[in-house]
Amino acid sequence: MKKIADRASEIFPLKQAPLVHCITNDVSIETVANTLLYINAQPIMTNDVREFSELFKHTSSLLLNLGSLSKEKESALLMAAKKAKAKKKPFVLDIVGVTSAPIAFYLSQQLEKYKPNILKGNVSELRAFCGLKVSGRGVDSSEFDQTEEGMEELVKALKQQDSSITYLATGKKDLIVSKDETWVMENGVEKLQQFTGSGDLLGALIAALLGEGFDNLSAAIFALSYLNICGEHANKKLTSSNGLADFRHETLNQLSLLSVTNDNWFNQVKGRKQ
Ligand SMILES: Nc1ncnc2c1ncn2[C@@H]1O[C@H](COP(=O)(O)OP(=O)(O)OP(=O)(O)O)[C@@H](O)[C@H]1O
Ligand SMILES: Cc1ncsc1CCO
Ligand SMILES: [Mg+2]
Repeated sequence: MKKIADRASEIFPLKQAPLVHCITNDVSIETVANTLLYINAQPIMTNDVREFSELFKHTSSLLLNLGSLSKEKESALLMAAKKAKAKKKPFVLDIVGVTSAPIAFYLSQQLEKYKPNILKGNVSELRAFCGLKVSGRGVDSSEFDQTEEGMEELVKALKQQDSSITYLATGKKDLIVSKDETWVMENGVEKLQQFTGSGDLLGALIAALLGEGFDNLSAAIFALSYLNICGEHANKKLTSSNGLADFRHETLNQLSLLSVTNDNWFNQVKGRKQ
């Protein structure tokens, strides 16, 4: 852990300014693009398949997010995943909405075959993906899916998925399941669930770290912990006159501040390898 903590102080802002191609949802697209700029990555938000051949020559990594789907976006997602596999470009798949959108669910199963480095979603979305019973609806997770037994059941199910993929399920506690290691992470504050796109921007942070050259597990742990500790610091700054929009604003501010003001931020990580 000491070695990892030493490396962590030098991660953000990113040194190589990776160019991250994002096909993401219409709700949080601007937040996702700004998140990448705040950590010194570069966003490019392009759904137009006619641009992909040229674009793939220049990008470092790819983010595929299934939110606010359309027929056109479905084709773009499939084409991008196919190209990423062929060109060995690292990519993150965020399975937004699979809990109650059958088309997104089917698409997530198809896209998994192209072997994303990381397949992520909230706990309810990952439960749905694994065929477990879910209480979550829409794009949000449910606390009823996050009981101790529920989380154990999810770890077991994720271990039976594709062992070449690292799976991340977010919520009050976050699960990271890779071929050899399972981590349970516990940073963050409840308010993170109360602004839309906190999970979407996490996908972008992970894609940026993959583009910077981090391995799957490190990218997931560093990105998740950084965002959640940014949320904790933002929460501490709030007074009774601040609303949730202030919390969102301050969390986004912390993305460019935390690493500068707290070069030992990684010491605040709460999590354990199972
Ligand atoms: N109750 C909670 N306590 C602490 N941290 C939380 C809580 N809920 C979510 N988080 C953190 O917030 C971030 C986003 O997770 P969440 O599960 O809300 O994503 P999501 O549902 O995919 O979000 P969105 O769809 O709005 O983008 C993660 O880093 C997660 O660890
Ligand atoms: C609210 C919402 N609907 C489709 S995508 C999205 C953003 C959360 O991922
Ligand atoms: Mg999400």
